[in-house]
Amino acid sequence: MEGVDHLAHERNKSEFDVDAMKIVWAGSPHAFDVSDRISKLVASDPGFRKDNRSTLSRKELFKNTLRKAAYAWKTIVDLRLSEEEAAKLRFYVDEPAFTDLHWGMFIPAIKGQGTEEQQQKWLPLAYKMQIIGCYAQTELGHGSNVQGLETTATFDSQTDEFIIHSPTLTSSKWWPGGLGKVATHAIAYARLIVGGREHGVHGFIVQLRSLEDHSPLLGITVGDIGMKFGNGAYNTMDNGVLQFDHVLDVYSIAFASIAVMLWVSQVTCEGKYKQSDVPRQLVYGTMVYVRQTIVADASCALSRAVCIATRYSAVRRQFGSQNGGPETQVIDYKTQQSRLFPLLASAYAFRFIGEWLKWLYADVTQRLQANDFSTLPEAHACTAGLKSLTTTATADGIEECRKLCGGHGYLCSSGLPELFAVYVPACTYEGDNTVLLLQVARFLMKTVSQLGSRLSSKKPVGTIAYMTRVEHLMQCRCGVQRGFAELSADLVEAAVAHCQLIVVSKFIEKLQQEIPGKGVKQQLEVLCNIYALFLLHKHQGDFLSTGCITPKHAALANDELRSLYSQVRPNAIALVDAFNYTDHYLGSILGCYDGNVYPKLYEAAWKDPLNESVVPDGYHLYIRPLLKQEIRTARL
Ligand SMILES: CCCCCCCC/C=C\CCCCCCCCC/C=C/C(=O)SCCNC(=O)CCNC(=O)[C@H](O)C(C)(C)COP(=O)(O)OP(=O)(O)OC[C@H]1O[C@@H](n2cnc3c(N)ncnc32)[C@H](O)[C@@H]1OP(=O)(O)O
Ligand SMILES: Cc1cc2nc3c(=O)[nH]c(=O)nc-3n(C[C@H](O)[C@H](O)[C@H](O)COP(=O)(O)OP(=O)(O)OC[C@H]3O[C@@H](n4cnc5c(N)ncnc54)[C@H](O)[C@@H]3O)c2cc1C
Repeated sequence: MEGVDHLAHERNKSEFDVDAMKIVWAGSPHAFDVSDRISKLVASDPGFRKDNRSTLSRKELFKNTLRKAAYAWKTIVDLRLSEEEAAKLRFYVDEPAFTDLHWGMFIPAIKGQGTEEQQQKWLPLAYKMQIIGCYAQTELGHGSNVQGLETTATFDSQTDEFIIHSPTLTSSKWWPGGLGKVATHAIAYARLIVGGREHGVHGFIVQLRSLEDHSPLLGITVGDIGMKFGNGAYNTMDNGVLQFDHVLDVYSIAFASIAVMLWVSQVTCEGKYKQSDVPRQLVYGTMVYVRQTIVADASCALSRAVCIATRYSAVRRQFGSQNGGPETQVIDYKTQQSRLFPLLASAYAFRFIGEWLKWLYADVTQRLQANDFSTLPEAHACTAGLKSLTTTATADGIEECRKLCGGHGYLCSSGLPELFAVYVPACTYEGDNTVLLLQVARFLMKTVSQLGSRLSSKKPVGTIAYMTRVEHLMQCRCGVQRGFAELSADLVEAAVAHCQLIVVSKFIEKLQQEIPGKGVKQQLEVLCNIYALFLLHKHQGDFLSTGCITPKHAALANDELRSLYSQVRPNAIALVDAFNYTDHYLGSILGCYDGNVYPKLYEAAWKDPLNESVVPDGYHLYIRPLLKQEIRTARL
């Protein structure tokens, strides 16, 4: 029945202060207030409706996304929302769109790598959305290998122009979000050529379309790359293809010394290339920034799937009826708990590692401004490795949550297929996850000698087991006289182990902080232990081979996991309520707050366009002739 909370009995079991946990999850009382207010604003505005997406054609879907993005911007301007509130609005609008790349990459790239002059020229236009930008780095032939990019930017000091050109088919820019149909400007990455000499890949601000009629400028061929995985999903985004045919980078004429993005290098009007003495990898700075935001996004996506699967697992009953009594809630099966609760623990673990990574990124950015590059290698390894670890675990976790919901998890109305289809490219964009782990492996190879010293420090026992595992995995590999390439598959495993160590140790550190609220810290301790022991169980071969745990320890860890699952069980619904997601944002009948699933599923079915007529289109053309065919064939 509507208005009845079918999960009230579950909520009454909670052993901790859910409102206090909501603050912990949000990060602060202020963050909770912004998040709560904006999520309810979006949920209550019909202009942000999203339950009809799966019935729209690609063109209708895209036009609807443009409408929503424009409506969101109008909402932001009319309500004078702050940048924080605007970002929250984009998050709760929950639809990949060109604004993600404009605000999430184009602007950060100018802020992070542009000169003062470039920032003064471009940021005011971008903040007012008087230009719309994209991040055009990947090409048809190269994505992972940035140094393999083929687009050229040739400086002609005679005419004080940069000429941007796509010399080959494979140099076509390919994938940039927002490029296909919307962006008026791009930060295009090209090989800088000055005086016949090449100076590697740099970013250029290039106008693509007229600000008058949106037509592509002379020498620009641009379009969408076509349908992507899933039906609705990421097809709301115009990932594009772009070719330059000797395009004059008109801004170079007036700003020759600043058309090249980056304060790390300059081309003077006299055509002199000036490389300052900073690491060339700063050209990758935007990718590092986005990778750390992707880790926070992982906790959001995983928590959303876990919220759906947990609530539905409490609603769903199957088998176990005694004397005509109610059947067993599937959340009470140990197999369901052993699949679901590690994902619940991971969602919280990724939330806290995302908080730490945001701090690390801010710290390295501050140091860079003082020309202190000492922590850049660690920041690169951490952002790359944690982006890889959390997105792989989240993509796998969303699929597991779909399976935890049985057949109904496969319905679009569960919200899980769309969530999976939108989320999985995170394992590829901003760096293929394996390629990024290889970067971590390279970092570990260089620092393996320091790993041992970390063991001697006063660390919690759990952390020492994880540290010993990394050291052991590295020494097993590094001790063997074979090249990095030959050992790369093994080194990637060590890289994963290193990243898991970071997540576990930062979760433990989080628990050493003051955490207000009745029972809140105790719940987080249970989740931290689940996360650490689940991984220890999953990788027990590694831990046993280090000798720092015995088979008896491994068995005890497994027993402890079962006990921890029993401790989580009465609190499971409250722990997902703490995410504070509206039904609108969840977009899931299975995950609806009141647990009134069956009537909603039944009602939703009849809204499908296929049910607009009792007899389907095509019956008379195809089915009736089939049914009425000659008797002789019916005997076959
Ligand atoms: C409506 C209104 C709304 C308003 C509000 C809206 C708010 C929205 C806000 C936020 C939303 C955010 C949304 C974001 C959405 C994102 C969607 C996805 C978009 C996707 C974009 C992309 O995919 S962009 C392209 C990404 N591409 C890659 O990641 C390529 C991966 N490859 C590389 O990074 C490099 O090629 C690689 C590192 C693999 C190799 O580089 P190379 O130069 O060859 O270097 P190498 O020889 O390996 O190493 C040399 C040396 O350099 C070190 N190093 C390498 N990289 C870095 C680095 N990044 N930083 C520091 N150091 C680096 C490396 O370790 C080596 O060191 P040494 O060993 O020599 O010491
Ligand atoms: C939805 C989506 C949005 C995107 N948005 C943007 C955008 O806005 N802007 C932009 O510039 N780009 C964007 N991209 C492109 C994205 O950044 C690249 O696809 C990504 O960096 C992976 O590069 P690739 O496609 O070349 O993969 P490849 O490197 O070709 O990967 C193919 C396989 O090769 C393996 N491999 C590659 N190199 C090595 C190696 N050295 N050792 C071992 N294995 C290796 C990989 O692990 C993978 O298994 C987007 C991509 C997607 C899917």
